Amino acid sequence: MTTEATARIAVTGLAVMGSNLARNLARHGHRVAVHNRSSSRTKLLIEQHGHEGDFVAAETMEDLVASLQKPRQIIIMVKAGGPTDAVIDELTPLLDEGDMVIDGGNAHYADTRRREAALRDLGLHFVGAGISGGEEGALNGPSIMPGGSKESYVHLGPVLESIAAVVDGTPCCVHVGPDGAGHFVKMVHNGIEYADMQLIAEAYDLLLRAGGKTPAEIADVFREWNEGDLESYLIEITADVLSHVDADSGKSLVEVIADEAEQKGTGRWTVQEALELGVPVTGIAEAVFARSLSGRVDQRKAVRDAFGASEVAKTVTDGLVDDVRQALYASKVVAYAQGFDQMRAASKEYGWDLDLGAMATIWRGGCIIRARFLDRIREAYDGSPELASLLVDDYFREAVQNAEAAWRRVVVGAVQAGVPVPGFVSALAYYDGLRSERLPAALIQGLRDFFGAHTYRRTDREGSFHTLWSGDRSQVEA
Ligand SMILES: NC(=O)C1=CN([C@@H]2O[C@H](COP(=O)(O)OP(=O)(O)OC[C@H]3O[C@@H](n4cnc5c(N)ncnc54)[C@H](OP(=O)(O)O)[C@@H]3O)[C@@H](O)[C@H]2O)C=CC1
Ligand SMILES: O=C(CO)[C@H](O)[C@H](O)COP(=O)(O)O
Repeated sequence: MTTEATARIAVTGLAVMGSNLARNLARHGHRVAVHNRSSSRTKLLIEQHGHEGDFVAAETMEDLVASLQKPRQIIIMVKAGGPTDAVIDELTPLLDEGDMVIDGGNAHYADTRRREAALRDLGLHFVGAGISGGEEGALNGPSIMPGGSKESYVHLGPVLESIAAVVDGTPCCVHVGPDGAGHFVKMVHNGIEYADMQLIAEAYDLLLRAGGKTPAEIADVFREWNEGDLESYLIEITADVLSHVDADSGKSLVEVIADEAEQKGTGRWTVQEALELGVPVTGIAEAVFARSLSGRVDQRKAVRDAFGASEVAKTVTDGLVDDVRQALYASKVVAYAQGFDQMRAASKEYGWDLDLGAMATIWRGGCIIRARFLDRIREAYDGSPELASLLVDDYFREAVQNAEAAWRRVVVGAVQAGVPVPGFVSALAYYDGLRSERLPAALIQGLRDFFGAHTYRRTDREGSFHTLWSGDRSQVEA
């Protein structure tokens, strides 16, 4: 069978993300070729949604490639890791110089750098594109974070921008930077997503256990918060989840969901990479560890049995709800500040020249962390691309200063009441750490010098020094 090369773009991997992305492309007038390892998914897509646009169904990878106009553009939407390599290996021998392979999965950016280099050697473009928004976003407009060469974006940009979410007339898609930059930015997006959800969960827990409110009442609180500075997709869906009643038990669904948070890995990657870069992303780290702690069911039971379950003292005050709102906002600013710091550090390390204002711009719509205050973050970085920290931008400095007293009350109250709030506590400690005139790191340096002659620097003169701790304790220049 001869296949006509008429399709504009292809998608291989037609589970929830791939099939919805293909439908989005077709709905925007692109002739889209579709393929899946097991052809049942391809058939199902055409049966159920073939009428939505111009699809070309391909049974084999050879048919898929043959159906495409040149230079070919093929989006891979399969499980990250080995499956992506398997698809690339099957695909590349069929391609010609200048063709573009786009990986839209949640790949590790180091894998993307490796794949980009390998395909570049073959004369092909490899574009690691972070795509956020879940299945709904993939269908109706995701946030898209494509990396790879500038040249590939000339071809791909128009089609990707046509299917991305749009905020104030601007598509939530921009060329992020070379090789793995797109997947790195998507990884940090997910890290911030972890921190944001952890903070929301802590706010809920405080209002539930210390505030004595029901999930339905807390849903109303979140609905109200969504009218103000906290307005965001995650706050909006928190209200939806908290107000949902389980049909079987008649209870709030959140009361019958097992309290063990799972994770696929992007939050953990964010923390691992932050450790390599030396960037303190404490909020994201606490969020990852809080999920790990929740999953240690046997250990939780053993400690509960040994000590008795923690008895939470009710600390209902008139001001609790508003204090928690302010603590949530300030902690959230810290989480974003840390994520943006990490992107800046990676940009320097890998020479990506990331435009942080543009990253905030494309996260304003389509993605899971879309939020009103991303507009403020965009303004902050557009105005001062070299901002030392989001915290020092005028708007955020004032917001955090205004929230500080409430933030401290919430942390103190939670600690006294026995409600674990690692996200709130670590955000406040980060803020206090950055603001301290002197940190006890000086003592750490002294100890390192004592046991290992690791040397220290002084505040009053240049150079490195060592104290002869086991001798006469005089100081020598190192
Ligand atoms: N789900 C979400 O909300 C989001 C997902 N992502 C990312 O998008 C990608 C797709 O996600 P999702 O749609 O959830 O699908 P899954 O991650 O569940 O992957 C299923 C798809 O991968 C294919 N696949 C698995 N192994 C292989 C292989 N060895 N060779 C070829 N194809 C293979 C499957 O084909 P088959 O049908 O033949 O088994 C199927 O099409 C993932 O990388 C995910 O991390 C990104 C953002 C959000
Ligand atoms: O990429 C996403 C959204 O942007 C996914 O929803 C994310 O992978 C979910 O991660 P986890 O399962 O680890 O909570």
